[in-house]
Amino acid sequence: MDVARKGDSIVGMSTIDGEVIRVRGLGKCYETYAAPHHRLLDLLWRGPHRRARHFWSLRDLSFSVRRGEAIGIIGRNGAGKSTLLQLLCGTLDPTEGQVQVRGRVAALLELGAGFNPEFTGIENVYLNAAILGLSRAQIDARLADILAFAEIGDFVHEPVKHYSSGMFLRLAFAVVAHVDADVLIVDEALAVGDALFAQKCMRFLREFRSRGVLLLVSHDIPSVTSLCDRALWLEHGSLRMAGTAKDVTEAYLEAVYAERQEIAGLRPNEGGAGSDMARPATEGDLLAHDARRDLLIHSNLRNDLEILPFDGEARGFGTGHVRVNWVGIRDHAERPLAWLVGGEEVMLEVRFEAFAQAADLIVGFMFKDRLGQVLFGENTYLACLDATPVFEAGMQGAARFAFRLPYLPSGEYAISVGIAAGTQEHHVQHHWVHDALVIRCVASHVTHGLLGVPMTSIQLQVVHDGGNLEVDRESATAGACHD
Ligand SMILES: Nc1ncnc2c1ncn2[C@@H]1O[C@H](COP(=O)(O)OP(=O)(O)OP(=O)(O)O)[C@@H](O)[C@H]1O
Repeated sequence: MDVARKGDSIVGMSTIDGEVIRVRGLGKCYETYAAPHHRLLDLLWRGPHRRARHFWSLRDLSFSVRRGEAIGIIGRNGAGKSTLLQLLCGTLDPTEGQVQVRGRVAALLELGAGFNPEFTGIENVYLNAAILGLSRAQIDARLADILAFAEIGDFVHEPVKHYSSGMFLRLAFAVVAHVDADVLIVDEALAVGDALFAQKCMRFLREFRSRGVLLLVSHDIPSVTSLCDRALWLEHGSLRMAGTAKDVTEAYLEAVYAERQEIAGLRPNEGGAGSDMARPATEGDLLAHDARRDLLIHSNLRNDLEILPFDGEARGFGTGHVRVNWVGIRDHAERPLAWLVGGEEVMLEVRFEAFAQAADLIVGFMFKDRLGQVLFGENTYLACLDATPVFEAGMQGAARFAFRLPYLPSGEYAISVGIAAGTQEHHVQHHWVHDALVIRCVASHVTHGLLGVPMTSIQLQVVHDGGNLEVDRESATAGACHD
C-alpha cells in the first residue's frame, strides 16, 4: 500500500523502483524572528524589508532506502535528525525537495505523542492502531498480543496521564510492533526503557529489519552499529557522511574527539587520520611467532583465530602527544602470536611512545565484530588509578591486559585501541587507532549469540533426591566474599 501524505511531500509514487524511501533535495526552512512582534509586522506589511530570518534546519538531502535495510541517523544536537524523521513521517512539510515513502510508516518519536492523556491505555491502543491504519476488527484480534508485549498489567485501564515514561514507551512500542509497518522510525526511544524491555525491543527490531525498513536516530553509537547496516551523519542540517554504519560511526567518533580536544586547547596531530602516527617500534622480538599453525590443520571445530599483523597505517586520530606504535597479542611466554584459540588465556599489549610529557594516561581497547559492535573492551583507568606513571617525551610505555578469550563465531573482528589523558568521563584522546589489530576467525563451534563464554563445567545428569532448590537470599551479597 502506498501512503500519500499531505503537502508536496509525495510525488509520483509509481516512480519508486524497489525503493521504500526516496529522498531528493530535501530541505526544511524555518522563519525565525528576533522579537515576537516582528512576526506580526511581517504579516501586516508585506513589503520588501521583511524581518524574518531564514534558518535551514535541513538542506539538500538525498538518499534512498530499500526493504530490509536499517539506517542509523547520527549527528550532534541540532543537526537536523528530528526534522528529517518528521519529514519522513509526514508530520512536517518540506520547504523544498521530495520525500517518497512506500507503505505504512510507524514512528516512535516523542514519548506520548499521539496519545490522548485522558484516554486509558487500551483506548489509546485503539486510537493509535487506527491512526496507523488497522481496522477495529484487526485491533480486536491483536489486542491481547499488544498488551502482552507491553506488560504493564492493570495500568492499561488507567488514563495514560498517570503513566511513567517507561510505561508510555512500553505501550507505544507494543502498538507499533503489531501494526504490520513497512517503515519503522525510532528516535532514541529505547533510552527510557528498562533493560529487559530494551532487550525485547532490540529483539523485535532485529527481526523487523529483515522484512521492513528501520530508521533509528540515536546518540548511542553501539545501538546504531548493532542494528543498522548503513548510517547517515547529519551536521548543521546537511549530510556530512553516508556509508556503512561502522565507517560512519567511526568517523563521527573521531570528529567528536577532535572537537573535545579543540575545546581543551590541544592541537591535533598535523598528519590527522591515516597519518604515520602508528609506526612499528622495533622489529626483532616483536616479529609474530606462529604457535599453533600445526594444530589448525588437524581440527575443524577448534576456535582458530588468525591475527593479522599490526597495521601501522591504520586510521587514527589524536593530539599526537603520545602515539601507539605496536599492538599485539602474546602468549604466556610473552611471545607475540599470529594464531590464537578461543578460550585460552592471552595478553593484549599496546605499546606507545610519548612525544611530549604525558600524565594521567588511560589506555583502552575495544574488541569489535565486523559490524563495529563492541563485544567487550577494557581500559587501565581503575586498575592503575593511583599508579599512573608520568611519561616524558621520548619515553616508551606499554599497557597489558591479560584475560581469557571468549569463543568467537566465524567472521572478522578488529581491536581498536586508544590512549587518552584524564578520567573515564572527561579526557582528551592522544591517539586512537581504528582497527589496529584485525582477527579472523576461521573455525568455530559457536552458533548462537555474539560470542561464546568459556564454561568451567557443563553437566547433564539424573537427579535422584530433588536437590537443594532453595536460594539463600540473606547471604546473597555476602556471597561475593565467600572463599
Ligand atoms: N519550529 C522550529 N523553528 C525554528 N527552528 C527550529 C524549529 N524546529 C527545529 N528547529 C531548529 O532546527 C535545527 C535542527 O533541529 P532538530 O530537532 O532536527 O535537530 P536534532 O538533530 O534532532 O537535535 P537533537 O539531537 O538535539 O534532538 C535546530 O537548530 C533547531 O533549533
